[in-house]
Order: sequence, then C-alpha cells, then structure tokens
Amino acid sequence: MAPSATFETPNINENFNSHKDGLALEATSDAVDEVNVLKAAMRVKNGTATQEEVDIYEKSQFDAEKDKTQFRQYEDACDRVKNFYREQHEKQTVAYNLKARNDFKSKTRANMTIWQAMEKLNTLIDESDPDTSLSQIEHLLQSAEAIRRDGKPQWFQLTGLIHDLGKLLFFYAAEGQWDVVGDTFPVGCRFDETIIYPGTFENNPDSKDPIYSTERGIYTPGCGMDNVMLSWGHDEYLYHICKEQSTLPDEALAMIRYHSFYPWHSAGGYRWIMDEEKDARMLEAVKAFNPYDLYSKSDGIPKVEDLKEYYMGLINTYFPPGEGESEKVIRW
Ligand SMILES: O[C@H]1[C@H](O)[C@@H](O)[C@H](O)[C@@H](O)[C@H]1O
Ligand SMILES: [Fe+2]
Ligand SMILES: [Fe+2]
Repeated sequence: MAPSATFETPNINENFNSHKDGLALEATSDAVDEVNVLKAAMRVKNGTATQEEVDIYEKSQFDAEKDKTQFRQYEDACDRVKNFYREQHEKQTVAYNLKARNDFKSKTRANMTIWQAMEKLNTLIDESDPDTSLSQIEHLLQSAEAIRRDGKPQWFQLTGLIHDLGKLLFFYAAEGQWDVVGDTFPVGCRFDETIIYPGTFENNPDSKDPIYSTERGIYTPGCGMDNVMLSWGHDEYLYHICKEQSTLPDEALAMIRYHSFYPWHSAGGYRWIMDEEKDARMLEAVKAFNPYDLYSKSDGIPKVEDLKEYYMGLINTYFPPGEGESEKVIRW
C-alpha cells in the first residue's frame, strides 16, 4: 500500500490535528497579510492553528521573500510564449487527446532510470515558460531543493525532483512542444475563462462542437477529477508512469497530474467537476506544491553533481530497484 502523506513536519502536523478552532482571517492589504502571517505562525507553533492558518504559515515559509508579480506575466510575455499558447489552444481537441492516450498505452518509448531521464532533459528549454530559460534538470533541482529547505517529507522532495520529467515526451512521441508543456485544462467541455489567453480557442474545432462547447460538455457535475480528460502533456504522461511504477502516495500523484492545471488550482475554475471525498484533499496537495514549482525559478542554480547522492537515495526509496538492479529502469 502507498505510504500515507503529510505535508507538515511531524510536530506541526500533530499540533494542527488536535486544534480546529480559530479566527477568521481577512487579507485586505500587505500589512494585514503580514499580521496574519505572524498570527498564523504563532498559533501553528502553540498548536491552536486552523487549517487556514496552517496554510498561511506554510506559504510564508518559502515564498515570503518572492515578488509574486514577477511571475506568470502572460500579457507582457514574449512572442515565443504567445505563439506557443495560440498553437496549443488550437490543437488540444478531444480527438487528439484520445489518440495521444492510445499511443501512450500502445508502446514503451524508452527504458531508462530516473536520473538518466533527468540528464536527458538538460537540452530542453520550455517554450511556454515566461519565467525561466534554464534547462529542465536545473528547474527540477531548484524545486526539490526549495522543498527540502522547508523540511517537507521525502516523498514531497522527490515529487519536486521529478515533476517535470514527463517533458521527455518531447523526444519521443510529441508533435511539437504544444502537446508536452504549458498549462493544462479539461477537453470535452467549454474552455473556461480561467485559462490563460482564453481568446485563443477560436480556431479549436471543439469550441464549435455542439457538445464539447457546452459548459459541462461530456461531464456530469461532481464526477471527480479522476474522470476528466486533461489536455495531454507532461503531467498526464508522468502521472501514469508514476502511478504504475512508483510507490509515491496519492498526494504526490496529484501534484504531478495537476501541477499545470492553473485554471483549477490557482484561478478557482472547474470546481463543479470535483467529487466529494478525494478532490478537496488533492487540491490542497497541489496548492502546497505550486509555490515550490513556480517561485523557485528565481533561486540560485544548484550543482547537479553535489546533489546526486542525496536524491538517488530518495529515488531508490520510491522507485525500488528490482532484483539485480542498482537503480530501477523505468518504462517510459
Ligand atoms: O510553462 C510552464 C511549464 O511548462 C511548466 O512545466 C508547467 O507545469 C506550467 O504549467 C507551465 O506554465
Ligand atoms: Fe510542469
Ligand atoms: Fe515545473
């Protein structure tokens, strides 16, 4: 069975679980935010924090010093990014997604270890990303190191390390970068206004389809995120690989599967799809992960060789090598 997941260091988690009452927090300005963070920190430390306060405190640990207005500025982005999304939004259709899933299931693209996959990614520069022009191995190490510095559990650190490995698709089965990188969104129902550049779906044939263009499309409200076809790319690909070939907990799998689903985890869209038992927990996990993915892009560049030994330990824990193997060879 998959190990159960917690985001907190053990003492904070214990404190939180035994205290559910607390004050309502309202963030109206930076000053109020700051006071709220201080209050939250105090109450987390003395064990009286509400969930909301735990969230506020946790976020304040890593990204407090970051100027958030410097990230994801798509209106000011360069043509490379704008052209990328125009193409992606025209081509991610239900028909394409069915085909991509079918291709994925019908073959193995490569056999290699996690570390080999990371090294292979060192030549890929992501065209959709306005915030980094580093290679992907550097982005992965920046994310993992930020998570490690905050004392998060090992499965969480490893998730940071591997979360974008699905971009390997680019070297094997992709039609370009448009079906590998970038934000994701559901196909089969109306493209929501919470997607970046919502005006660029006009030439997507699904936006004229009598069913796919309706608000709910092919989905029943409350059907749950597990049943949604998210636009095909690195998240969905890696999610399936990790689900089958690792012992990572559900929260880690959700972080991988939904980390590019900004319309849901950051813009508040698509809530009507969520089911009653699982999705709220998964959303919480994805939100806990997101700052490490996004805001670590402005951190220093880690030295790959210095970190390899530490992370190999984590890889071998959650991708246990088979008999006679020193590292697990993954079927990609
Ligand atoms: O440009 C980025 C990048 O491709 C990331 O890997 C993805 O997760 C983000 O959602 C996207 O905005
Ligand atoms: Fe990603
Ligand atoms: Fe990432």
